[in-house]
Amino acid sequence: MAAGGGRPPGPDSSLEPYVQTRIFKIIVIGDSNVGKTCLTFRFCGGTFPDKTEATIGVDFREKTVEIEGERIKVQVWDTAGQERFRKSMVEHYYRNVHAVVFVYDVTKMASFTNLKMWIEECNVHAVSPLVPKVLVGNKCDLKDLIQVPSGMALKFADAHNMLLFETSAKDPKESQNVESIFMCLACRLKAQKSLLYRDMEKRPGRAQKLEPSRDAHGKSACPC
Ligand SMILES: Nc1nc2c(ncn2[C@@H]2O[C@H](COP(=O)(O)OP(=O)(O)OP(=O)(O)O)[C@@H](O)[C@H]2O)c(=O)[nH]1
Repeated sequence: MAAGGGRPPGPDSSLEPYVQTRIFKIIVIGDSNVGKTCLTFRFCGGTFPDKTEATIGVDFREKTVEIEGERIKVQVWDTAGQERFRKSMVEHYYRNVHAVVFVYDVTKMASFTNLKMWIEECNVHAVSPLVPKVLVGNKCDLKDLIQVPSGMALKFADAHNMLLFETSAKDPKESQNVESIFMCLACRLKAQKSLLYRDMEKRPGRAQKLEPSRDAHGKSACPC
């Protein structure tokens, strides 16, 4: 599931331990303007960009994290929400993907109802049910403008076997919550991989589906 990576040994590699870093590819999907770019900036750089432009094709950001002593590179693919900027890239988004983040804007009902379409696209590209998926309602700082009630989002998340995170890329107080989205996925991928190995040892050729734990805000739902 996870691609290998790391630095090839240099001339004096005998002096340094060669550490392999696993790479987890996580794609961020959803309507244009829901805040995909801002969420990835918040996670990878710890900031909220002053100004963003519509993503064309895809932008890559990454962050190396440590989970239970293992260094893991979380490679975030910030995809384009506008059809005209994404159509030539869609195949690449889904190829060898390890996890999917579906984003809607809590102040825009259309971005929530369109989630069905994004999930359908994901299915069309044969993304395995083993690939963890989470739902993110962004722009929660705009409290007076909220159109998508938490209960409705939670029901949808439950029906699609996903955790729900309601957050804001803009509000610095929410940065921990944004971090949790990606860290939770990275933890699950790490755990899933070792479970898969264990299962394969018992029954070669068969994989076991992991059921995610449920939590309205995903805060304590990580397996780590
Ligand atoms: N209030 C508020 N505004 C946000 C938040 N996140 C993003 N925005 C604003 O929403 C607009 C769109 O943000 P982007 O991150 O560029 O949206 P996107 O989903 O990447 O859009 P595409 O690249 O077209 O797919 C920008 O004006 C951001 O400043 C948030 O949490 N709160």
